[in-house]
Amino acid sequence: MNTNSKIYVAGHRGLVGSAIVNNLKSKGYSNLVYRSSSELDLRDAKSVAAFFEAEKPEYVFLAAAKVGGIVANTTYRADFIYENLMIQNNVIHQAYVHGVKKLLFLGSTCIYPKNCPQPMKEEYLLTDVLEYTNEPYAIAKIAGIKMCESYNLQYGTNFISVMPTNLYGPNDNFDLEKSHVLPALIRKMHLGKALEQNDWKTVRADLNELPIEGVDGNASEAEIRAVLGNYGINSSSPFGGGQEADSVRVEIWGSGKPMREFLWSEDMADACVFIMEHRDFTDVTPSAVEGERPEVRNTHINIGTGEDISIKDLAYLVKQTVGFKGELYFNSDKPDGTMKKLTDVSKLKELGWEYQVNLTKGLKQAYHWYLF
Ligand SMILES: NC(=O)C1=CN([C@@H]2O[C@H](COP(=O)(O)OP(=O)(O)OC[C@H]3O[C@@H](n4cnc5c(N)ncnc54)[C@H](OP(=O)(O)O)[C@@H]3O)[C@@H](O)[C@H]2O)C=CC1
Ligand SMILES: C[C@H]1O[C@H](OP(=O)(O)OP(=O)(O)OC[C@H]2O[C@@H](n3cnc4c(=O)[nH]c(N)nc43)[C@H](O)[C@@H]2O)[C@@H](O)[C@@H](O)C1=O
Repeated sequence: MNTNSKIYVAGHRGLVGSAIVNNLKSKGYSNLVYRSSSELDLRDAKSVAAFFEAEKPEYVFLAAAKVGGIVANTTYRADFIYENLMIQNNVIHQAYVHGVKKLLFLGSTCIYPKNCPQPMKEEYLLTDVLEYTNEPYAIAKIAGIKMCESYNLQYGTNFISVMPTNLYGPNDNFDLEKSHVLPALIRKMHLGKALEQNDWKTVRADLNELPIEGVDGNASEAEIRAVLGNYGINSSSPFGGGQEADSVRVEIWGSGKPMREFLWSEDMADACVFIMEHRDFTDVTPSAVEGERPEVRNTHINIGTGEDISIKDLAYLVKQTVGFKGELYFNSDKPDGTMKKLTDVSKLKELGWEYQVNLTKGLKQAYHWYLF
């Protein structure tokens, strides 16, 4: 890529896409093209073909996808498999048709088996069954990896797949049902702290920014307490409206025992641009040992920190960062999902890339972004 190359960032308003745009701009890339989903629905094959014909991008970052946390994945299973397959099929195929020089496809570490040996190396793909909560999404992502690999093998394209761990940062999704754990916990404890302090101005501002179940900041205190209670932010006012809550409890889904690895989205974006600049996928050569599973070579690269933390410890770290003083309780009726999915990042390190922002710092930055 040179600084004048025409680069299409699909999903530029999202958590990762927005960070990729900022990273590219900071490195002097100035010929960027993007469309929001309302301008270009990537599920629509004809529109995607017309877009590639008109714009003829040379490089593509495919960061557009249907994305969500554990409950969204398991509830909207059909949407997750359908939308992701459609988006990636259309973009990857048109990138081939229009001679895109390089494409970067974003998968996820949920492509690895539920009980994968740890840390998870790239070659563990397709060695066992998947975690049920996000199986449709994971299968769509595996199809994307195999599509890139197959186009590279058959048509000589240079399509790269990367498998990021759990991400967080600016422009994250803070919806209390559909989001991932880290933004969900930030928002729950932020609201819990405001209720604790009887700070209704903060509670109302938060709900005006992102209403919950149609309830915004204009609702009554009783209505707001009831809706927040449905989302695991439980408070009661002993003397009716206007009084400080006697105690506030915030619900953490599952047992707290699952381990997760978190990467700051701007580090993720930096890794994506670094890989685009330094790595080619034109040497995909599966081994041909008769009767054996072909060695998975160069189909994808893990992106992560190589360090994880339990959800329980994460919850207490968020509590400390936000300054919430109330109680946390663990609700085992909610799913745990995969118990551990730590990436092996040796390949990425060999390429010469390492993350910069650790979780403690990243959490402070994420909360700061959320506040302002
Ligand atoms: N967040 C995470 O923890 C992880 C994310 N990933 C992967 O990283 C990538 C980016 O995820 P993330 O940034 O978190 O997701 P976001 O939900 O923040 O952003 C997704 C973007 O995709 C766009 N999009 C969705 N559907 C369509 C559509 N039909 N047509 C056009 N655009 C569409 C949206 O555009 P618009 O805003 O215009 O509607 C949105 O900006 C995804 O592939 C995801 O699977 C992988 C591992 C972890
Ligand atoms: C990126 C990744 O993201 C998803 O997988 P996940 O890691 O399981 O997702 P998650 O962030 O939602 O949960 C992580 C853990 O945290 C626990 N947890 C506690 N309390 C809350 C909570 O309030 N919200 C959420 N969402 N989770 C909570 C939750 O029960 C689970 O044990 C898939 O999309 C998958 O396909 C994928 O790729």
